[in-house]
Amino acid sequence: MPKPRVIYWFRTDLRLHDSPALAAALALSPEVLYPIWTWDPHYVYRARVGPNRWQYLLDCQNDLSGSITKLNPRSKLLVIREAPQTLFSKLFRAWRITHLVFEKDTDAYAKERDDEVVRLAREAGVQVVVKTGRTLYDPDELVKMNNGKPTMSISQVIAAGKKIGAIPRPIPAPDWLPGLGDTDLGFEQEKPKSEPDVNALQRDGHEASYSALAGPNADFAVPTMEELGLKVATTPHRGGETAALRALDEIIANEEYTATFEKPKTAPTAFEPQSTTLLSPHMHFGSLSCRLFYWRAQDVVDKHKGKASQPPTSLTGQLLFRDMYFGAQAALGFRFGQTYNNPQCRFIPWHLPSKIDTSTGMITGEYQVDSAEAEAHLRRWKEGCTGFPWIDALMRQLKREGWIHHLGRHAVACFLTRGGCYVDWERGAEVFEEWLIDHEAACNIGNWQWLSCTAFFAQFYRCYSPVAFPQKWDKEGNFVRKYVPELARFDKKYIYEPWKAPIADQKKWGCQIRGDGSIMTDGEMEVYPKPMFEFPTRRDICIQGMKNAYHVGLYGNSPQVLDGSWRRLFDDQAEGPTGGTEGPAGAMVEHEDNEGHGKARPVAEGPSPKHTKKMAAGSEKKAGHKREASQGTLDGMVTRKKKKDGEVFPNRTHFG
Ligand SMILES: Cc1cc2nc3c(=O)[nH]c(=O)nc-3n(C[C@H](O)[C@H](O)[C@H](O)COP(=O)(O)OP(=O)(O)OC[C@H]3O[C@@H](n4cnc5c(N)ncnc54)[C@H](O)[C@@H]3O)c2cc1C
Repeated sequence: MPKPRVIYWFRTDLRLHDSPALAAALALSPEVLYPIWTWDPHYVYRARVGPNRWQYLLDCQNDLSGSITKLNPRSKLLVIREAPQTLFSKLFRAWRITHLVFEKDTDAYAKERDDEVVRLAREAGVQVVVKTGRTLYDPDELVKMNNGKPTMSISQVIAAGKKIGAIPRPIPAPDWLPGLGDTDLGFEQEKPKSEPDVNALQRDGHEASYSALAGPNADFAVPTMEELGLKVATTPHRGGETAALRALDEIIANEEYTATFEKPKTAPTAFEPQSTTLLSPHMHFGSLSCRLFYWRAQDVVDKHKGKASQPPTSLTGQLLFRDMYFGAQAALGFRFGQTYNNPQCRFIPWHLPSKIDTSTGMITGEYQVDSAEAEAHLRRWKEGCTGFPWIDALMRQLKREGWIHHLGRHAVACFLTRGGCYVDWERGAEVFEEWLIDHEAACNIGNWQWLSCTAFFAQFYRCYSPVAFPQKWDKEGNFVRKYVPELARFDKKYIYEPWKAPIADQKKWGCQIRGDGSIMTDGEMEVYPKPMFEFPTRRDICIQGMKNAYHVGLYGNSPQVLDGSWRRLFDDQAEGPTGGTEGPAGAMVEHEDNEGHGKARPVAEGPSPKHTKKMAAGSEKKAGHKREASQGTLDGMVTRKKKKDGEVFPNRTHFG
């Protein structure tokens, strides 16, 4: 009986330690093992990825390749530059492959891709082995044990997890790997279409990702940033399994920190070192196993003499949150990443809503500019020039370094959505997708929904003040001084509200507070913008808008959202792009508790006559004005666009 010839397909698991899939590949006792990475054009052109995350990926790949070679000098990571969907059939034939092994990926795009690859393998008579290893629990199992429903709370995860059984202990890295077989390819490369290319802005050089199947030197090497035409990475955080294991060792060595970690007590203003583990990018790329992290932390807790912290605030609790979002995504697929047609996501008439391709029910990646002011707010938020130093410091840290503390993410997400700008959470999630080095579709989307109070969390009246909140952690304003250096010399009294500083002091401290962020210097003097709005006023407007939206009680899959008739249910006095009452009539819904404590009544239960009357009266009063304002709005929100070649371009995915 000839021995198996195996392709091990690295994707979400750039490590050798605790890899159930790699262990399964080795259990086949293969004659040859090809460790490969397919350079998938989906991530090159369709998912938003900034230079920092690219750099992190290349770090992980280089480290992994080196580790493979250490175990077998006749092996390394083979990077092959073609879409997996077109590559595999040719590869199976060229290398006479009998088995394909990979770690399970439940991301929406990955599921579709893997279904296609499995189909190709079957056609070629290749056996496929898939193992879970990316999360503590298999997300599909979690959903199954949660009665087939998305996991929307940590208690659901804990209850479903109990039914699945104990989280497996990590397994050691192999001490040997089989060598490569013949690596001749002997087939043509199918070059992918680069358009639409959402990452054009990330490059300042010539992009040569698909110059040749095995790269420019025909050696399957990991590409360089230059070769990919990418701008230089600015993050100080570097990737790779070696660095991940070292970082975990350092954390675990601090028994007190590990055993008593309580997330809400960690300072979002801490830097060098940060107050949490900063292991998230390693978790994203799979350069660190989540089970290794979980069990090493749990073992410390178990033997800790004093009072140890517990989930959900403990370190292991953080990992359960991660699983929660994976469980939600696994159940909902692409719908999880958007409001439209998402049964779990509340509909709020945010500014700058996504355009929808109604033929697929998916967001297109473009959005409707319903308000020039909101568009300016989004731009200033993204560029870190809102005039609120705390928000700007965080956004500049995010852009430059690709990572910010969880509560910092809370602050900027709340500010952009329900606690300041009333801009669609999908806009914020896109910026995070582009800039985070730990961007994980499930976690990013889920947390944006949490912070915008559209799912997972509903206490919309609890907003983060850009002044009082950071003061609690950092009275001196050291975090702001680092990331907004033009304010470095300001007295701590004004560090979070520099617009209140007397002009003479502003001059003395070398920075004038004026303008909208478009001017950065004036002669010798630096210029920092005035706040783009009065925060308390905006907060009150937002809370009123949220109250109204909760009262109306629509979800992403409500008929009125799907057909655009939701506009008739909203009053222009509340915040939001009501955009008029045009559109077909739809049923109205009532809400049990307009303070956000209770649950909205499902659309299917129908309207309360009293409420319907009240809402209808409100709509009628404003109808003339809305109708005028609405022309084009309806088209903007719901556009009909033909699917190109049957291809669907989801605009948010997980990278690698
Ligand atoms: C708006 C917003 C967007 C976010 N986007 C992402 C994202 O794209 N990718 C991502 O990994 N996390 C995301 N998070 C969650 C969280 O902020 C980060 O996981 C965390 O800050 C990473 O830092 P750390 O490794 O030091 O975390 P630690 O506090 O040390 O936690 C340990 C690990 O637990 C996991 N974890 C912790 N908190 C969460 C959480 N709330 N949700 C999911 N997993 C968690 C991470 O894997 C993390 O590495 C987001 C949070 C918000 C509010």
